[in-house]
Amino acid sequence: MDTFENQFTSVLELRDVTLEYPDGVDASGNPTTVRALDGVNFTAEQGALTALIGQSGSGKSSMLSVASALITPTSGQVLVGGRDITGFSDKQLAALRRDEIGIIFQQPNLIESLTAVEQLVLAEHIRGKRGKELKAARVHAKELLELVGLEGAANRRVHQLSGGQRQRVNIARALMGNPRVLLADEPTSALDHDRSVAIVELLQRVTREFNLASIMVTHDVEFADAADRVAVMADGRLTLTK
Ligand SMILES: Nc1ncnc2c1ncn2[C@@H]1O[C@H](COP(=O)(O)OP(=O)(O)OP(=O)(O)O)[C@@H](O)[C@H]1O
Repeated sequence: MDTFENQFTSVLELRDVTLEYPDGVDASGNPTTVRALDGVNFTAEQGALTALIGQSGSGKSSMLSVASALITPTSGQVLVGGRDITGFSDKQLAALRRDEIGIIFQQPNLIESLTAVEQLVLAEHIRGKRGKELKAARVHAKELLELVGLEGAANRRVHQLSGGQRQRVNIARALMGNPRVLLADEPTSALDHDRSVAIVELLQRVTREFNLASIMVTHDVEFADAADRVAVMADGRLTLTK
């Protein structure tokens, strides 16, 4: 059942968000900008996977960067759990990313020398866990690896894992901190069709199971169709089509 807070507060909301990047100077030497996001409004639903599609350069990665608190927008508001984070300090933003947002990049950025389970435990070590807490994290890491279909691969190092398995480790690692928001930037771009389908299905499943507000950037319309919602970005403007 929803908590009181969840009934009335959206987990992630973008309100009239505009983002401009510096883009050199004009003929008179005045600084110019490129507008990557132009009045974006979006509310992520808990337990729903939103596919974010759009042409190259339309603003998809920019939206994910703003949603993941990596970039502060030029104007507008970004609300996480009802709090406007645009005024947060760097320290508050780092804590927010650590505690509430799981991020999955295109290429699983795993550490070569560590086993699958160690990749997940390291994430908790970075969160400050030690001793008994870290032991508990190891147990939880194994459970998560099982959940993503890697029960037999917990002790394999990166070079012993396939591309699809690496992305599964990446997803399990993103879940380690019990995030409320899960953001994935083209998580299937390095995978063949069947493995991509399996990864999208997995994202869909963990989104429901952990009641996450998830956004997945994808180029592939087939994967977008499989998502609960579809948002289309064009020239920095966002439209919901499903
Ligand atoms: N760091 C930056 N500095 C200046 N301009 C940028 C920067 N990052 C992105 N842009 C510009 O902002 C616009 C949106 O880029 P963005 O990367 O968000 O698009 P995208 O939809 O994710 O593209 P792709 O599918 O190719 O990854 C583009 O015009 C791009 O050139």
